[in-house]
Amino acid sequence: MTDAPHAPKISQAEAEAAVRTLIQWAGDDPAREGLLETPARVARSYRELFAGYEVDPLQYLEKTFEEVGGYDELVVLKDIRFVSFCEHHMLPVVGKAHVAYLPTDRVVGISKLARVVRGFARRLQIQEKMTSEIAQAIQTVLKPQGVGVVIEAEHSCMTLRGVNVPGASLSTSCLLGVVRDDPRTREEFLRLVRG
Ligand SMILES: Nc1nc2c(ncn2[C@@H]2O[C@H](COP(=O)(O)OP(=O)(O)OP(=O)(O)O)[C@@H](O)[C@H]2O)c(=O)[nH]1
Ligand SMILES: [Zn+2]
Repeated sequence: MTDAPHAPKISQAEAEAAVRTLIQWAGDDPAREGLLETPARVARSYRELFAGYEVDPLQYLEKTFEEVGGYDELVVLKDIRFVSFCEHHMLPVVGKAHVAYLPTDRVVGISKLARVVRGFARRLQIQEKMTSEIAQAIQTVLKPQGVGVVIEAEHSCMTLRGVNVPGASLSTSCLLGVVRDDPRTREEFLRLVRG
């Protein structure tokens, strides 16, 4: 359901060799003491930072609670901090996601919304796609009346290098169902997100 690419298996040793090549290419000596363990560390840290390829974020949403006492207003989880990586430069994208949905007859544990964000973030991404993937995942599994996702993030590929504009932040949104179509719900969502 999520389109995590299934790359062929690469061994730890191959990943470390690639890092050694990059160190050498950058102009340093991978055999000097301070860099000896670096390839292994980089590989381990990439494993952690790209752990999103090992999960199907839709599965996080499968366990739901139906005793909601007739609750039929927006559920909004704000300020979900995440680190992702731009697929163009493999540089960090650091930001916050705000995720909301209007339940039909069941809700999901709120930590699962943050898990979904993390699952999609810890991959090579572009922000627009990640925004849409999070919204579609919630729509597909929970089938709520509507979904809203807003993401604000800094892309180090443009704040630390290239055009070099520190502090510039990209905002994206994906609104589905009544959050998009019903002016009152849409307004409520945007008001809650803007705090
Ligand atoms: N739309 C979008 N663009 C992104 C995202 N992350 C990075 N980019 C942009 O992707 C573009 C890649 O452009 P290229 O011209 O191929 O790369 P480049 O030569 O390194 O460009 P500069 O960054 O301008 O030096 C850049 O404009 C980045 O700012 C994202 O999440 N969404
Ligand atoms: Zn980039």
